[in-house]
Amino acid sequence: MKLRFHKMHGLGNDFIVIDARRQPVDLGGAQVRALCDRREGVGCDQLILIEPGEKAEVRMRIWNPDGKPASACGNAARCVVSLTGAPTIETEGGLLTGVTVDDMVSIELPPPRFAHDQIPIADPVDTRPLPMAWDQLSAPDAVNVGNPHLVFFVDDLDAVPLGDLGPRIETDPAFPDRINVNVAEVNDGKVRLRTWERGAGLTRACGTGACATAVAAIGRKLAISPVEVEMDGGTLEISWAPGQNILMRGPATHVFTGDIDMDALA
Ligand SMILES: N[C@H](CCC[C@H](N)C(=O)O)C(=O)O
Repeated sequence: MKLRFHKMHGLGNDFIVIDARRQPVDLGGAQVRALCDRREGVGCDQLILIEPGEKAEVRMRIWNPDGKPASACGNAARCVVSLTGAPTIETEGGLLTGVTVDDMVSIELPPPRFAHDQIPIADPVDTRPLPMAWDQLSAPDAVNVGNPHLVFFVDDLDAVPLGDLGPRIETDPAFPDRINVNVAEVNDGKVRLRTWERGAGLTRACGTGACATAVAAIGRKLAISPVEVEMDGGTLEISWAPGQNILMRGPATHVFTGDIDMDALA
């Protein structure tokens, strides 16, 4: 059985996008893992399924390469708006609005949440900052922007072994749903960010990670909105004020369209 897909990315955070608005597509965890595999499948940071929306024009479902579902994906949301022109997207993490202007896509996300049970964090603890440490990373902000994020601020981003600390923090029992791990360095209000993504590992950019990090930096008065968040794959502009929605602006790139032979998948 052939399955048509779009290969897209937002600042190098790459996606398989399957448009299932005309005919339903049902993928199991093993098929998701096989599709996301960079050698035996197509390869991606997340797999995205577009379906008809109930509360919005389209519904976006997200899976990480580990085969587990995710509730939000900022870079992919820009790709879905760019591909479909849909002004509203329904996700498990909330209702998004989007618009493309001059090749840049702006996405509005619901207000961030900070309470321990909204992240979620198992115990009733402060979240800004969270009184926990893993080696040299300590006292992060915990922010839910539709999915769960920790944001650590450090003086030297390049000195942080995120490939080692990321999986340890992601899978810490303190986080019942696991968590995305962001480490940021702020100089003169400009943010540089690297992210270890839950279920995906190190990525070249993370849209929701950039949103969570900008929210934390503004909250700590380390930066003023709109915040330029620079990642390995490029820069996003994030705007936010306490109690408000989050606005993320950046590119979305369509690379190619292809057909998957589902019977050939491992
Ligand atoms: N790449 C995505 C984040 C995916 C988050 C996913 N790893 C999760 O489990 O929440 C983004 O641009 O926001």
